[in-house]
Amino acid sequence: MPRPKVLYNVGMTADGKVVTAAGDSRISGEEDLKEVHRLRAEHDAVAVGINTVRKDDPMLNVRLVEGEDPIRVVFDTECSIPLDCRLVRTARDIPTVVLCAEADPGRVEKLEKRGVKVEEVGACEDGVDVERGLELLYDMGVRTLLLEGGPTLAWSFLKRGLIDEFRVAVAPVLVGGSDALTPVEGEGFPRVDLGVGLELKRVERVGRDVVLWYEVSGSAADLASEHEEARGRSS
Ligand SMILES: NC(=O)c1ccc[n+]([C@@H]2O[C@H](COP(=O)([O-])OP(=O)(O)OC[C@H]3O[C@@H](n4cnc5c(N)ncnc54)[C@H](O)[C@@H]3O)[C@@H](O)[C@H]2O)c1
Ligand SMILES: Nc1nc(=O)c(N)c(NC[C@H](O)[C@H](O)[C@H](O)COP(=O)(O)O)[nH]1
Repeated sequence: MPRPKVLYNVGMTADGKVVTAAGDSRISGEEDLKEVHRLRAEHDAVAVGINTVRKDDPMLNVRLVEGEDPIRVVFDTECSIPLDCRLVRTARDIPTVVLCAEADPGRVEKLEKRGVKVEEVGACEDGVDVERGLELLYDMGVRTLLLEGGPTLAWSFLKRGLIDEFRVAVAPVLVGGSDALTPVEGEGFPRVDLGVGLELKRVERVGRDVVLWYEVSGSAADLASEHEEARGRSS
């Protein structure tokens, strides 16, 4: 089934964290944030997991550069997105889609009254069925998706071979913290040779940050089935 092309983009400290243990995620410098807004404008949709909505209350719009807002998508297993978050409060002006595994009809009504489109796509072991969710976005006309995290949702995409490109802005700061999250969390692959291989496409200095732009090497679908086979062989 066709799905949108997915770019996973994050801001990371030089010691590999995307948020401090205390919850501060203001990592990218000003110039990189502008680039992130440019990327948003170039993509049909931008997606985050529900924890990112709860922690950051993001807008996910284009405001630091000229350009059109993408459709905003939230992966929200139980359709628990707060009614007073900024995404819901601005859903009448910027298309906003909540993908959930199942939803209480009363909750759906409350969200839809506020302009949010709620789609029940079913569940997978991690939450919302990501493959079905991506197919549905494709059917809605979304051909390119900017995945902005967080790292739990990113693992769900990565292990299924659903990330095509990875862009990381490395900020010149060390924060430590054994509980501070890294770009991809979840269970992780057991061996390095089972990890998703990347090919470095570009390195650029963006303001004070260094941006690394990778392509997933080989087709993501082939990689996913290779991983499945290898995991089967190793267990
Ligand atoms: N520095 C950065 O670039 C950056 C980017 C994004 C988020 N963050 C930070 O990351 C933190 C949030 O990340 P997180 O990993 O806790 O949460 P997340 O945003 O990845 O959301 C995870 C939640 O989404 C829901 N979900 C629905 N379907 C899912 C699926 N198929 N797979 C996985 N989860 C699914 C589940 O309830 C799950 O707990 C925040 O502190 C935020 O500030 C940093
Ligand atoms: N590239 C990047 N660098 C960062 O330093 C950072 N914190 C994020 N985080 C992505 C996540 O989706 C955030 O919630 C939004 O960056 C907030 O988005 P808004 O400014 O409200 O539009 N992304």
